[in-house]
Amino acid sequence: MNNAGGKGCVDSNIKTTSQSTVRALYWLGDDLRMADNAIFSDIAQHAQQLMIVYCIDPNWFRTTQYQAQYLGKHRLRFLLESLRALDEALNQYGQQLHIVYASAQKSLAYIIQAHDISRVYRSDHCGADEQTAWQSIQQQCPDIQYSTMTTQTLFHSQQLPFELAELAPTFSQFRKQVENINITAAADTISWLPPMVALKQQDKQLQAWLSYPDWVPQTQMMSNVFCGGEAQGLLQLECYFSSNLAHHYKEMRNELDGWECSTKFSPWLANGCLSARQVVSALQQFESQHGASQSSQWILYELIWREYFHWYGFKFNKQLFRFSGISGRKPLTSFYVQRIQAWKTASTPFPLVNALMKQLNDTGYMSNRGRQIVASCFVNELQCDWRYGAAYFQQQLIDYDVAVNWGNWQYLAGVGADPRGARHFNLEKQQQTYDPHGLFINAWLGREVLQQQDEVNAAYCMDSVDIADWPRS
Ligand SMILES: Cc1cc2nc3c(=O)[nH]c(=O)nc-3n(C[C@H](O)[C@H](O)[C@H](O)COP(=O)(O)OP(=O)(O)OC[C@H]3O[C@@H](n4cnc5c(N)ncnc54)[C@H](O)[C@@H]3O)c2cc1C
Repeated sequence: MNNAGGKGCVDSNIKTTSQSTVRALYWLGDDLRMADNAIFSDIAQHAQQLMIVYCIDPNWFRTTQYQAQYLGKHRLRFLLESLRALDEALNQYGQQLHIVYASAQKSLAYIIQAHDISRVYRSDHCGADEQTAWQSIQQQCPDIQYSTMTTQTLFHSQQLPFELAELAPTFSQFRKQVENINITAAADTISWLPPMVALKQQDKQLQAWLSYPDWVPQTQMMSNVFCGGEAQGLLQLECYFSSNLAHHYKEMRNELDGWECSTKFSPWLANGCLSARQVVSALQQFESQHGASQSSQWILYELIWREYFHWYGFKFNKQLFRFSGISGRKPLTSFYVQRIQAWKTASTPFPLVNALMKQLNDTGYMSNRGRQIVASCFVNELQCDWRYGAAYFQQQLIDYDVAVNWGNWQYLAGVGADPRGARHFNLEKQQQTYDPHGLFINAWLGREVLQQQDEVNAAYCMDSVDIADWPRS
């Protein structure tokens, strides 16, 4: 059993073993870093041999029930870069990262048995599929030890002043409950790791799983300002806090574009290349040197939102994906295949939404304001089932985080942690406020679109784009 719901943070299901040598297997997930990683620290203390594995599952590239892939090409590129960087870092410890191209459920039990592994480590994960896979491996290999630890959240579960079942129904209540909890300082990188477990080189099945398969899409030719890996994440952390930007965060964070408008930590946080505690430690250091401001404190406020959604994911688990969310109220939306396709391919009647979706499709990133606008349009103007939008974000976003993504979508669709119900953003007002001169639309869609929109606006008014004329299929 995963310890997500319990109070302990380590060794949720350790069974006694007669073996004196701990031969550990670390199954990596959203924890692709060396520093501030409780699992590596525990391994350094308790294991004598170690195998480190990441599983890339063929199912991630198949179309899901929500008409999207689990992992699109931008996410894959960032992930592969992060894995490569971690492997290079591990080489300095005489270790190696083995990428297994098979589902964890299918491959890990076999690997564990073939290599006589006595303890398996895994970071706590609030995702339902991840928890199912973890339980399945324990059922397949019941006689070894299992350790789960917290690597993603700011707080350990035992620091929370309530049982998980009592998690506050709104963010504001949660924030008040946790605002005085001391955030543990980020830990340094460990100085030693045990030697590698020797791979069964002759094992044909294992060799097949370790060979790069043809079903993984190519990402070599793709470039992006976001480059995966721990060193790149730490560089962004250092660059951001060596500037004065934190003192302007609050007034700039709603901009639609611009590297400096927000921290851009999310892809590294989501993949675990950076920990939330490392961000808070860097923020505290910045404030000790340059003073705290409402703006710098707002960064912490947003990280508490992230924290809330993570515990929300642990608590609600499968309900994250339910049409009626956690509220139990079914929204008045449906599955309109052509509207969903238009939204995904940036060809709705709304230029601002199209520009934002083009940005997402081209880069795998979109600002928070942008995400709110396109999600609101999806649910309100296009009247589509929010889960199809969330699943498309899941495919596209390089910072995809199961709890934060599905939690935010629920919030906007009015079925989540918001007593006020669905959020409807007035698209015309949003455009006037955040893109008054059409620079964002122009940058992503080109000048003609703006001219066409001017003509449409002159003839009617923007509100007259009538979605009722759209196909109901
Ligand atoms: C519909 C929707 C889906 C989203 N999906 C994701 C997702 O899959 N992964 C993800 O990391 N963020 C998601 N967000 C939240 C937010 O948009 C991104 O975290 C943010 O835009 C990332 O850019 P940044 O790092 O520059 O953020 P900053 O504004 O600099 O914020 C700092 C950090 O705070 C956290 N944060 C900021 N906004 C939120 C928020 N609304 N909810 C929770 N945490 C937040 C992030 O970890 C972020 O890196 C989503 C928001 C919406 C509205």
